Amino acid sequence: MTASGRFEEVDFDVEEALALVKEGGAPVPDDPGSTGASRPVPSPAPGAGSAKDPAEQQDAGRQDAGHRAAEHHSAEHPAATPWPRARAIAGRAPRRPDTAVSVTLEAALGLVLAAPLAALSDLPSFDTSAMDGWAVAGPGPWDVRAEGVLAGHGGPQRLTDGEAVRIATGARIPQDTSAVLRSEHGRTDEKERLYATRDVVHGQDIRPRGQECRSGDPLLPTGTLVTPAVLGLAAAAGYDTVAALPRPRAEILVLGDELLTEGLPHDGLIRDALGPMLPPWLRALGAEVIAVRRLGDDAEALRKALRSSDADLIVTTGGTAAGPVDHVHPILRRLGAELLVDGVQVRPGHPMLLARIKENQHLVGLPGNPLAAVSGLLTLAEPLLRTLAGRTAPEPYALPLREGVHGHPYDTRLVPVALRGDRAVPLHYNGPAMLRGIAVADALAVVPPGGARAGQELEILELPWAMAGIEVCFT
Ligand SMILES: Nc1nc2c(c(=O)[nH]1)N[C@H]1C(S)=C(S)[C@@H](COP(=O)(O)OP(=O)(O)OC[C@H]3O[C@@H](n4cnc5c(N)ncnc54)[C@H](O)[C@@H]3O)O[C@H]1N2
Ligand code: MOO
Repeated sequence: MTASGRFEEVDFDVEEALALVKEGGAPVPDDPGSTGASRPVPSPAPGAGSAKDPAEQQDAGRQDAGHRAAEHHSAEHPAATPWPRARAIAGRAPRRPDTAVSVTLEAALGLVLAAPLAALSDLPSFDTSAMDGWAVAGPGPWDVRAEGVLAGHGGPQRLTDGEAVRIATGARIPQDTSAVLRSEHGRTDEKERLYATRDVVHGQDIRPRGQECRSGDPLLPTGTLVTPAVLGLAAAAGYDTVAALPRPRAEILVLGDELLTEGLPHDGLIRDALGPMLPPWLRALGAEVIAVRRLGDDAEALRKALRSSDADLIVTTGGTAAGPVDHVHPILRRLGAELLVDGVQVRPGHPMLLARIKENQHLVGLPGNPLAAVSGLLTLAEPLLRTLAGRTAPEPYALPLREGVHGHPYDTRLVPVALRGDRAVPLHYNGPAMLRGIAVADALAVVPPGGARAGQELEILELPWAMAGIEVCFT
C-alpha cells in the first residue's frame, strides 16, 4: 500500500480500525484484508465499542471510506452470495447414483454405510459368563468339578444341582447353570467344596444369548459414519465387509508462479502453504485426494487440467480475483462451466467460487490467501463433500464468546477461535494471508455483520481434527 490518499481510500480496512477499538488503541497483528462494502454500513453490535470512544470516531470515519471502497469491490463481485446461502448451494450438489461399494472393514473407516447394518448373529451368540469364578447349579455348597471351562472352548457338560465348575469370563455357560459366583465371592475347602460368601441371585453374572441383539435386528441405519466403534460392532456382529459410499475423488490444482515447494522464501517467491495443507484437510472432510498438481500461472495448463480431470471435485487455489494472471474465471467461461456461486459475502475469502464443470463434476475455486482458502474450504468444499460422501450435517451449535469480536460492516466473518471450557476465545493473527491463528485454533466462529460482543453466542465450525479426526488419524 502507498501512503497516497487515493490508495489509502481504496485499500481502506474497516476491520483494522475495529481491531484498534478491540485492543484499546493498540494495533493487533491481524491483517484482515480489504473490505469493500456496497451497502450502507450497519452500526457495530452493542458492546462492540462505546459511542464516546475516540477510537470509534476514528472507526466511523474509516467506515465512510470503507463504503467508498465497497463500490470498487462490488463491480468485481456483483453477485456475491450470502454466506449461509453459499453453504446451502454447495450442500445441494447431486451425488452420483448407485455408487455403493463393498469394502473390507479396514477400508471402511471414515466412509458412510450405504445399507443398514443388521446383526448376522445373536449377540452374545451363546450364554456367556460375565465374570471369572464358578458356574453353580442349585443352592450351595457345591462340589467343584475337576476340569474348568475356558473362553473359546466347545460346549461344556451340563451341571446338576449341587455341582459347580470353574469358569472364565467369556466362556460358555453349561446347561442348567443357575448363576455365576465371582471368584472373590466364594471359597473352597480341602475337599473342593465351594461355599458362597454372600447371597447368590438366580442368573447373576450370566449374559444370556441375544442380550444385545438377535440375528436380523437392525443395528445401524444407512448413512452412519463408519467410526472405529462401528468397525468393532460390525466385526462383532459377523461382518467381513460392509456396503459403503466411496469417498468423492478430489484433485487439487495449485496455481501461481510465485510458489516454492522447499526452502526459504526469496526474491519475491514464497512457500506454497496450500499444497501441504489441503490434501489432509480434504481427506478429513471425506475426500480421496487423487492428485495435487502445480500449474503455475499457465492458463492453457489450467484449461487442459480441467478438461482431462475425472475427479468429482476439483479444487483450485489462487487465481480467483481479477488480476492479470487470475485465470480461473476466464477458463471456466471458456469451458462453458456453470457458476453456482461467484463470490461470497464472507471475510476472509470473498472471491471464492463454486462451479459445475460437467454433470457430477464441481470446481471449488479457493482464493490464494491461505486463511481465505480455509474459509473457502469450510464454506464450499465442506458441504459439497459432505453431500457427495453421504454424510449428514453435524448438529449446529453455538458457544458464547469470551471476548468481543468486531465484524465486517455487512459480510459474515469467520474468525479462528480456541475452545476453552464453554467459551470461544478469538485468536489473533487472523488476517487472510496468515495461518498463525488457525494453526492453534479448535474452530472458526461465525461472526455476523456488525460484530459480536463478549458473552454473545456464535455458531461454531469445528475443525475436523478437533472434533474426532478419525480420517486424519487413521487414513
Ligand atoms: N482488485 C482486487 N484485488 C483483490 C481483491 C479484490 O476484491 N479486488 N480481493 C483480494 C482478496 S480478498 C483475495 S483473497 C485475493 C484472492 O486472490 P486470488 O484467488 O486471485 O489469489 P492470488 O492472487 O493468486 O493470490 C493471493 C495471495 O495469496 C498468495 N498465494 C497464492 N497461492 C498460495 C499458496 N498456495 N500458498 C501460499 N500463498 C499463496 C499469493 O502469493 C498472493 O499473495 O485477491 C485480492 N485481490
Ligand atoms: O479478504 Mo480475501 O477474501 O483476503 O481473503
